[in-house]
Amino acid sequence: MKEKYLNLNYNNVLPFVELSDLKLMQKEINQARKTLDEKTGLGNDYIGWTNLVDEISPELIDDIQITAKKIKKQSDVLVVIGIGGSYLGAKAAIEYMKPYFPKRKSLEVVFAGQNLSSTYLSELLDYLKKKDFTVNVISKSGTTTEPAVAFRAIKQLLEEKYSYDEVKERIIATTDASKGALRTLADQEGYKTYIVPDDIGGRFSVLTPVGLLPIAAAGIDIKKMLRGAKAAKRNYKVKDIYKNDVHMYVALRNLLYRKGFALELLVNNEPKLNYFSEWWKQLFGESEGKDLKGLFVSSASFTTDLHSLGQFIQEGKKVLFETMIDIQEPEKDLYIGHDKNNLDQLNYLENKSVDYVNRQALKGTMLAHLDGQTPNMLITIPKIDAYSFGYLVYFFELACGISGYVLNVNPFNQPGVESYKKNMFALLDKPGYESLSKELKERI
Ligand SMILES: O=P(O)(O)OC[C@H]1O[C@H](O)[C@H](O)[C@@H](O)[C@@H]1O
Repeated sequence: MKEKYLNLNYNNVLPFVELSDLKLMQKEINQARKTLDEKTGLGNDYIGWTNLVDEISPELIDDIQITAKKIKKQSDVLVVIGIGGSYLGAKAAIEYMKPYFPKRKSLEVVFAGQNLSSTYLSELLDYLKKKDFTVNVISKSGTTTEPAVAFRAIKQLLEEKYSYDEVKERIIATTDASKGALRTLADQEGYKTYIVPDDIGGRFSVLTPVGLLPIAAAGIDIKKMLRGAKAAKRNYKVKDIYKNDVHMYVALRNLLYRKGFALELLVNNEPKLNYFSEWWKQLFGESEGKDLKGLFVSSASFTTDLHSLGQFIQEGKKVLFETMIDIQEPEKDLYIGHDKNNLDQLNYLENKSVDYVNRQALKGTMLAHLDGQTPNMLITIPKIDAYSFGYLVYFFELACGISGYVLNVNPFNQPGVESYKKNMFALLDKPGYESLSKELKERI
């Protein structure tokens, strides 16, 4: 049999679930998968991501690569403005693939509009003053406050630094085909634009121009990334949970949830995956956390967090399970040397590689957590590259769509996000919010 590209090991979950439960779960998965494939479920007008990898046009990819080249030619820095799904995918991919300590010859990609920190924005503006930069402003709705505030400030800086015509060459907008303030502005000013497809929600949009342009500009092979996603799409068609790791993952996380493990921790032992975890948190958090249901999703990076959260995972309240991602082959490795005095008592590690130590730490941790009654499963992928990123993205997107239907929620909306926005607008005296503004101000 052909070796699997991604492997899911769930031995450390089996003591917590019954085989009969898994059998029943198979039926639910079949139903949920059918609902997703046939586009008959809640939110079915947001399922464009399932076919995107087969449908994306070569012309669009070429166009993105040409724009990426142009950005690199004209700038030292690309400022990517966006929040949530218009931020996390690109950030995750770039952190996943860029060196920890990059040699600063290549284009630097920085982010803005992903928070409302006045200090962050001020320091960024200061930094950009001395740089040649291009801006990719990304907002599907075109109306989100955080990126709009950042864009206004950064656009002003562009206008101070460059001529009218040059400013136009330095702004690229990624937004809806026809709606929203950003679309109006882009059309009026004549910016280059990319479209966020109507049927793809923000958190499922990393493989659209939302993610592809910044990722390509960072020097990452987007074609390879799409090939990875395409392979995942191909590999997870069968229904049988024992032959389909996406289905088994969905089955296990839902069974654990029903048994009271209400929190899923995505764990890595390679910090390059930290922002992948942030992307994953939005994916599952916004998709499942509604109607008073859903796993709370969080993340950890080992061994770092074994020295902080590790105590809770081992001996704290039994509310969580772990989904760990392990990379078989590190990008780089090194051997521990000999010290003739051995005062640090590390000579027993002589000639062992640091990655070997990391791997033994993970294996030991999994068993310790199992003994501490914390279920854990392990996803293994061969290595860090554009292909595995695309593969993981599709793996989890598919899992998320199916899992949302198993949970019986609409996995493709996020109505709860509006509540904070309404209150913020009211407190900021946005026209139209007068009565809520009065009410809230009395409560504060
Ligand atoms: O791309 P935008 O329309 O600006 O949206 C950015 C983000 O903000 C919203 O409030 C949603 O909760 C997210 O799902 C979305 O990804």
